[in-house]
Amino acid sequence: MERGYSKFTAAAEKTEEAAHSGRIRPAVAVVVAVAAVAAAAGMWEYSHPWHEGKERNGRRKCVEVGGLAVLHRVGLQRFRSGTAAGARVQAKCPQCGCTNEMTMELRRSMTCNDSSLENKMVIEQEELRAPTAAEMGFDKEPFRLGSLAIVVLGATGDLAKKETFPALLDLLAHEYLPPQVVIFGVGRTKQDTGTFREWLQPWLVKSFAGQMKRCKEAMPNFLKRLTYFSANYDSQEDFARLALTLEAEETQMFLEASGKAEVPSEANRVFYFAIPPFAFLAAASSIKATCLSSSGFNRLIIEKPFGHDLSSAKSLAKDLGALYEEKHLLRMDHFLGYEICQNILSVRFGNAFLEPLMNNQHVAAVRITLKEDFGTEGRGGYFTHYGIIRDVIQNHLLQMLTLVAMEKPCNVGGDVRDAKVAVLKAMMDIDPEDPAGLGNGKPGYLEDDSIAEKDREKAKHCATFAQLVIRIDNDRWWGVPFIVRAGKGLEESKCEVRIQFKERHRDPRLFPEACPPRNELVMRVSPHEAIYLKFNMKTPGLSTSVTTTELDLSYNHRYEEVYRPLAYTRLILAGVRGEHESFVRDDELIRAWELFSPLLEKIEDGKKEVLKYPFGSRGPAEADEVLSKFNFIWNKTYAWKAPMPFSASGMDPSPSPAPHMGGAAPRPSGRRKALLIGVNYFGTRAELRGCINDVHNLYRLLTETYGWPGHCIKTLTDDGRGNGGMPTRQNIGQHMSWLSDGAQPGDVLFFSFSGHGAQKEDPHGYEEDGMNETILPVDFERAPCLTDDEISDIIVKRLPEGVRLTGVMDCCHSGTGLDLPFTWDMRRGMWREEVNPFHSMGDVLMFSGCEDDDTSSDAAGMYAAPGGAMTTAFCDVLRRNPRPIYPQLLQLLHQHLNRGGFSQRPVLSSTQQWLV
Ligand SMILES: NC(=O)C1=CN([C@@H]2O[C@H](COP(=O)(O)OP(=O)(O)OC[C@H]3O[C@@H](n4cnc5c(N)ncnc54)[C@H](OP(=O)(O)O)[C@@H]3O)[C@@H](O)[C@H]2O)C=CC1
Ligand SMILES: O=C1O[C@H](COP(=O)(O)O)[C@@H](O)[C@H](O)[C@H]1O
Repeated sequence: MERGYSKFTAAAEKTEEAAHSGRIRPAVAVVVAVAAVAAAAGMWEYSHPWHEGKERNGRRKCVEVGGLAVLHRVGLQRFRSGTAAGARVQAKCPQCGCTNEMTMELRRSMTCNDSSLENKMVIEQEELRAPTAAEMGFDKEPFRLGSLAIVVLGATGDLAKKETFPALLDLLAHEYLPPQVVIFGVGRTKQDTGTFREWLQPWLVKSFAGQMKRCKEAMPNFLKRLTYFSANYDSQEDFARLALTLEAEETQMFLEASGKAEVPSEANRVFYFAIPPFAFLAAASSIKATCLSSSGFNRLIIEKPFGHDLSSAKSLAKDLGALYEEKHLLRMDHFLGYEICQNILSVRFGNAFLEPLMNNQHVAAVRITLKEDFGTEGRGGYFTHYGIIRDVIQNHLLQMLTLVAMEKPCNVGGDVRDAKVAVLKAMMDIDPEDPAGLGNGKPGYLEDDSIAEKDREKAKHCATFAQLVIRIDNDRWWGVPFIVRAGKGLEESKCEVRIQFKERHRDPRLFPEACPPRNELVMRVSPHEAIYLKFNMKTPGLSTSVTTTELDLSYNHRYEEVYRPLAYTRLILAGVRGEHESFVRDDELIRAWELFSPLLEKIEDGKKEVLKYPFGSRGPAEADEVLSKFNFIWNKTYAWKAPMPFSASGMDPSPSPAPHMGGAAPRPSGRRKALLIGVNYFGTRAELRGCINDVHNLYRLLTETYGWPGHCIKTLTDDGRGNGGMPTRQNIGQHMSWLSDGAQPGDVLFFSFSGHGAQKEDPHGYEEDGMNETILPVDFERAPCLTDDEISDIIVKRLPEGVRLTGVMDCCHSGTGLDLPFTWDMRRGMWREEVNPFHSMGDVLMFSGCEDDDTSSDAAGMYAAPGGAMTTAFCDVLRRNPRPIYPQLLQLLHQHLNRGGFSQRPVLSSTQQWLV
């Protein structure tokens, strides 16, 4: 049987008509993300694919003009670019000189004033517009006038490479840091600056920060001012040497940047502590003794954990307090830097309708959640001594709670932190007897190799999940439970604040069936930043019954074009500017420890049972069961779905220059995610038989042949049995986002779609054959199909350098189904670049079932169970030979399909020209 759809827009009747006229083509679309295979590397292991440092611009049609990405297309009248809707775009004709300026809309097209010259146009495309330092009003602040040094201690560590240095690059790229800034990485490791720069470079650009291009351009400037300095944190001699080097670099950079001959009158220094907490005091003492600037300001940004319990926190505060005044210390809680957390006070106090509802008259319960779908993963050693309460509840979630519950700052003296401390003081000690849940993921945490043998017993009392209740003893909140819940190894990742309002009394005339469900105001921190209100209304249409929906402010929809800095970028800038309100004050911290101490002691004495929960579940079932005791009603009939970003629902990005990449391969992170989609279109005229089997087949391949844990694989199948739900357009889009969300260098991803593939006209003319490739969701008769541009937007383009995604597309017209720029030419043994290539940073490879103008087959009868010819071949070949190199794999697929009598020719495409 064939799997295919020549025009997804065809209604069912047209489908039949088309089938009779022979226009329907078979298709099975399977996109599989498999780790790259270099000659000797394992199929799922990481290895760097490209020629080091070699740019592969090939025949790209892009040039750089005035620092802006300029797309020069010849032979086309219409243009679309990846610029977000709402952004300003300039189109300039190089021949007649006319310039058209317009605001990007979903469908953008421009023509030259002189129609005879319409084939020679240039689009200048801007990245997200970020305000300048002057527009933000901080261009004349002290840190921009004198010299500025930012010294990162623990420069070789995980936090520094993943967050601190990328944030500093982002700040420099936006010119928020002044041109005279110097950046020092300090660590005990002995190495020179060149080696350090080379190691750090692959970590620096975070493509999902939305400012990839700008950051890449700023990279040479960043690296130029980055120095590595080797020092022991407790050695005053080392820090005295550091002081001398700092002074020399600061002066030199200041003179160079200002073009003046005088040395700066003020030297400002920020020391960022990305070191383990036991090294804090030694480092702080060494800095104090030798390294402080005698002019300008000195600031220390310190990362959590701030102590281990009340007494250690007090003694750390006392010891640090003996060295530095509070105004020098900035305790960072990175959740305070999240856009939504920054917005809580504006939403609460800026909306006249909301503030009067924020009290025990109207609010039934508040729940604050941080769920993570990964485990302790190599941090088991640390976790045994900290546990989930110390790791995220006592700090991150409590900080969010204080913002939700505090009074307006002006009512308590003006400083936000005074208001936070006031509400913290009104919180009652957490009752260790409360029937809250504590849990320990299994298998998972207890099997973590990084737990020392001696700690194995202790680990049994260490919670990786906790749900507890905080009560506030003041007029506003008395009686309202604040349920705080966090866990690792759960069924999903998300962070949110959910304010549940009390229901109104039921009016039987208006609502004869039942009282409408409770309203909820949800502030979704991640993923898919949003603020939405669960809202009851009449079901649209003839029905008069009540349905629950939402008023949804999803940031990706509404503010896609707005530069929203990542949490670390925002907080480091705040720290450099000395904005203390975004940091945690010592009295907040001490009160936070006081609140949790009784509960922590009880857990550690083994007096509180730590329940087991399966990895990938919602946590211990008991935690859900007790919710109703806390007056929280879980409305299971309704779930909010994040809308797809515009860029994934109508925009079409421009071809882009090949990125310049190189450097060492990232260390494998051990993180894997797979998304397998199979649609049989049951009960429709387009019904197929083998797509769900394809999902099972690939699932077994991943878990059995390559040892992937089942919990990192999501399946969407239209028999309703997949763990991710039905493969509707909306759900497919959301799961694609899940796949690429938060991908970090060293991650390995796998994505598959098995169902109908089709083509539709490319309105922008980028495709060589004039057609976009599409895949059909199960609801294809109501919802649009997903185009290759959309899939590329959601998955491919969001991946940073060093993330491996391998795909197999086993469907009609699937050859360029992910729009990757390079295709392997088997005959010539070389890569061929697309005419209008769409380059991106991630390492994406895709095996397609056939060429764009060809079909793929549903191999019913050929194998024991129906399945896609391509998927079946793919799994068979890899089971026999799990470590082929890619072109070899392609060859084997050809042979396998040939032997099976299939004429389809599989295609290998890629974002990079892999070494073969
Ligand atoms: N990683 C993260 O995402 C987050 C981390 N944090 C906190 O930030 C701090 C740093 O975290 P992270 O980067 O993960 O930690 P790492 O374990 O990666 O350590 C950071 C650096 O500190 C140095 N170091 C390690 N052990 C010692 C030691 N025994 N004595 C002195 N120096 C040592 C090492 O550099 P060298 O050997 O070169 O000196 C290392 O590269 C910690 O306090 C952590 O709790 C907070 C939030 C998130
Ligand atoms: O501080 C920590 O936070 C992270 C969660 O923060 P996110 O910004 O990555 O969502 C948590 O995973 C980690 O265990 C904890 O130490």
